[in-house]
Amino acid sequence: MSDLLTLDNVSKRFSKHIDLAGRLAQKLGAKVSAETVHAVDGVSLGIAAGEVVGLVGESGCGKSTLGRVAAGIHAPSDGEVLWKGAPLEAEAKARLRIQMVFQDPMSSINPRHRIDRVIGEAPVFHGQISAGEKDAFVADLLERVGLDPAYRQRYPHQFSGGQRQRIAIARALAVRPELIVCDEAVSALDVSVQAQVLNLFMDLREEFGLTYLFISHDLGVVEHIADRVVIMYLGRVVESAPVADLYREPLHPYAQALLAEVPRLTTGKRRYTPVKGEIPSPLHPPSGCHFHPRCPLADDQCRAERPALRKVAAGRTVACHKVA
Ligand SMILES: Nc1ncnc2c1ncn2[C@@H]1O[C@H](COP(=O)(O)OP(=O)(O)OP(=O)(O)O)[C@@H](O)[C@H]1O
Repeated sequence: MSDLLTLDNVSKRFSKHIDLAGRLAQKLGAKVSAETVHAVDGVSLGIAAGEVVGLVGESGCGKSTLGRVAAGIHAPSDGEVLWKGAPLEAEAKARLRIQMVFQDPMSSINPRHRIDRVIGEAPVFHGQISAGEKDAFVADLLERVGLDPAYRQRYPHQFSGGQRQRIAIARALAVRPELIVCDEAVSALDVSVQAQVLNLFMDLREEFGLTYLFISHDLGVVEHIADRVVIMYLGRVVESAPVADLYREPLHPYAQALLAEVPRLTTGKRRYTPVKGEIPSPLHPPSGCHFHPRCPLADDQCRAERPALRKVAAGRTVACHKVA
């Protein structure tokens, strides 16, 4: 199966501007330089057409940044993003084929626009439908995401959180995407609403032949929706595996720790137990394997050498010196 989207050795760095204390120190003669945040560090990842890839890891590990690079919102600092084998940045049309759905729909929906404009504006702008077709088009999309088409003259604040997320999904669908990057798309919703929206994502996958990159800190949610799970730690992929294999037998020590206590969607338990110890700063990532300061198996090799992401079984890759 050839990839719809390929990330080839992609890195994304941000320069952290010198803060007030730093500027003061500079004035007093100290040497202070702008620091670099290594948000994504050499990630290679292919997403096949029709696949649902779950991207998980603790807060700050670079999931959102990777999602934005995949969607063409951030240009990578290094490496390449390919859409059907061609560079994404050169393909304006391809960028429309990748849409994002965020955690908080209100941050991406203009609160002063009625729903028919929120959903119908982009496809008219891009010439995908005529202005005359807009009304019927929006009504149809609202129905497909489980909302009453009669609501299309309402404003975003007149809807519940779950309904607003359905509106955000309809807006993403309006420009006929092939890949949707969902960034914590159900994290802010109550558990019962979360299950409904997850089911909607799965129904739409069938109906529109969609592919998803599904970013979540919640392994319970990912287990429910993904075919394959990619685990990130401090900007790097540490393990990638089919969902059933990973949950049955995680191989990377970080994956094992993360999965030790997974909150299950069905229990309604929202607690998430992070791995012991702090995630180190992406300003000063540890040498060798980024996980070594928290890893029970770490030795000198782990402190010195970055482990390559290796194939260990069909569909399974792990970046760990200790995994045979
Ligand atoms: N625009 C930016 N400018 C500077 N630093 C950034 C920017 N965006 C992200 N970062 C930094 O990059 C690192 C990775 O952030 P990112 O949001 O991708 O992680 P995440 O895993 O999605 O975490 P969360 O779930 O908390 O959003 C963090 O240290 C973050 O502070």
